[in-house]
Amino acid sequence: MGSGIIIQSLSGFYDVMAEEETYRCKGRGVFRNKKITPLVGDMVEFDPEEKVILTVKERSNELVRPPVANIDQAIVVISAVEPVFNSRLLDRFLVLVESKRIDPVIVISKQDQILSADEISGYRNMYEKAGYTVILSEPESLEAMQQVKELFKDRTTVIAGQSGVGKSTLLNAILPSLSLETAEISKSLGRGKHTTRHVELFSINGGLVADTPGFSSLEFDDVTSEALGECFPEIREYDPECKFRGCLHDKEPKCAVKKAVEEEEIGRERYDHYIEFLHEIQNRKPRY
Ligand SMILES: Nc1nc2c(ncn2[C@@H]2O[C@H](COP(=O)(O)OP(=O)(O)OP(=O)(O)O)[C@@H](O)[C@H]2O)c(=O)[nH]1
Ligand SMILES: [Zn+2]
Repeated sequence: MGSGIIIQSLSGFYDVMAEEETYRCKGRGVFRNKKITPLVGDMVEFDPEEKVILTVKERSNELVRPPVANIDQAIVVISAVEPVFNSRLLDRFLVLVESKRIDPVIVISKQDQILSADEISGYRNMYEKAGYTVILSEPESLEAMQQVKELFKDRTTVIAGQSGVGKSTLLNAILPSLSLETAEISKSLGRGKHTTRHVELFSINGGLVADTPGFSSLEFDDVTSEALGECFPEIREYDPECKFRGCLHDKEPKCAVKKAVEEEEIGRERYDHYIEFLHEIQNRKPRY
């Protein structure tokens, strides 16, 4: 028996990457009855002779779009210019990533186009203070590429971020063999982007990276108001000092989080977004 990880799923077959080679396997017959659907990213045990997956190990998490499991890390790309830097959108991505218990890293792209370096460095400080790694990138910056490449080691990573921020450009720069279609290429071929593609994991610097961006839906459907604070590392840090257990850091008195905002230990913008998201979740229509 061998063990490996599913790196691609193709019409009923699964490519299982094991130590020395990759095997194209089928799922075991009983999977259908047991409603087990192996996903890309699944750790499996398989029979290398019969080329059959025998068991799927428990997942640490799973994404729906693209369908991929056991993600350790998300590189959230946000551009400094075009689309204009948007901290609310960045915070939205960070919450969604954290809610899946995935570690986020922030990459601010298009540094070559910025007019005011001060604004971006202010944001960089705010996010670093919150506990995040922030990398400033542009296609020519070998240092940034090297930093991003280091992140892939021993982990499974997805790239996330809105359209046009440079996700494909970044991955292509690091892994030229990937040759993902960037906006320029799709324009020259006269077709739009976002053709539906399956997801595949590629080996890079001792880790794996998904070739399809994660977090295409930006809704907080699976995040509860109680869990939201957990998705902000700096709120997570101060929460135990709040007077009331289950403090939502909104209207409650003796709230350590609000105090930390007053004392500028927590970024005001981050807190404002937390409150906006909290109200959005609280006002969410119940789904039946
Ligand atoms: N000046 C500059 N342009 C960049 C940078 N990164 C990407 N671009 C350009 O921005 C455009 C969008 O880049 P893509 O890599 O296709 O963006 P994407 O995030 O993959 O977009 P989607 O596939 O739509 O999600 C392209 O024209 C890139 O050449 C950068 O750091 N600096
Ligand atoms: Zn509080």
